[in-house]
Amino acid sequence: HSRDIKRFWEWGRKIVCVGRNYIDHCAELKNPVPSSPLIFLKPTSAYIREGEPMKIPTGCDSVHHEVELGIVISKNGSDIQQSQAMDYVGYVLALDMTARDWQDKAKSKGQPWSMAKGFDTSCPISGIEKETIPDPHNINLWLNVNDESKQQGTTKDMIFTIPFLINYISSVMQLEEGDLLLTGTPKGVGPVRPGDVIHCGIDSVVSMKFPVEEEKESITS
Ligand SMILES: CC(=O)CC(=O)C(=O)O
Ligand SMILES: [Mg+2]
Repeated sequence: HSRDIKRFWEWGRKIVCVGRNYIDHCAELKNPVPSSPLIFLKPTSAYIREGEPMKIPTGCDSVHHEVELGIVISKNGSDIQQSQAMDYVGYVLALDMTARDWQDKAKSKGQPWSMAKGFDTSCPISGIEKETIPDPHNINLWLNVNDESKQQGTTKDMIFTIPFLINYISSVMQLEEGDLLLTGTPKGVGPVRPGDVIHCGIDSVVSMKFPVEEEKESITS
């Protein structure tokens, strides 16, 4: 087809997210370390690009930043073998913005995280040229809020590797060209407030900035 994969966020494909993929992040939120990947989805309406603000949804008291390496799936595949998995990847820097108070409430009731993870603007992204990441399991992720360092981590510390995740997920749901896979966040997550600026990046590869705003109530007549 003629669509440009570099504009994958416009395609309406799914966003598959991995939770609790770093031991230090499990520890900081007092979550158990998973024995198999924890998977959830975000809607594609969550995407924003640099130049747009990240908006705290009305009624949420605590939106947390989570910087993550994103994988753009470059071709369709089911039951993708680990040995073939790296043929299916491109890279993106991503934020898995999370309404933590909504998530905590959902967790306590055994309910899904869709609202906490899927609100509008909850998936800021920035593209990366594939060649700039020779080894995705050895990159440094960082995030500052208002120039104060909050997250520093290395993808060496992922519990489940990218080939493992692609094999695991594609054995249940087809991965399609243009899907985004978020690989989990290292420790240091925390709240952002209106007026803050989130600045995050991958050492020597890419960085991106997003201002934080309060969502304005929509006026309907
Ligand atoms: C506790 C979480 O929100 C899980 C998650 O998204 C992660 O990256 O870990
Ligand atoms: Mg996350």
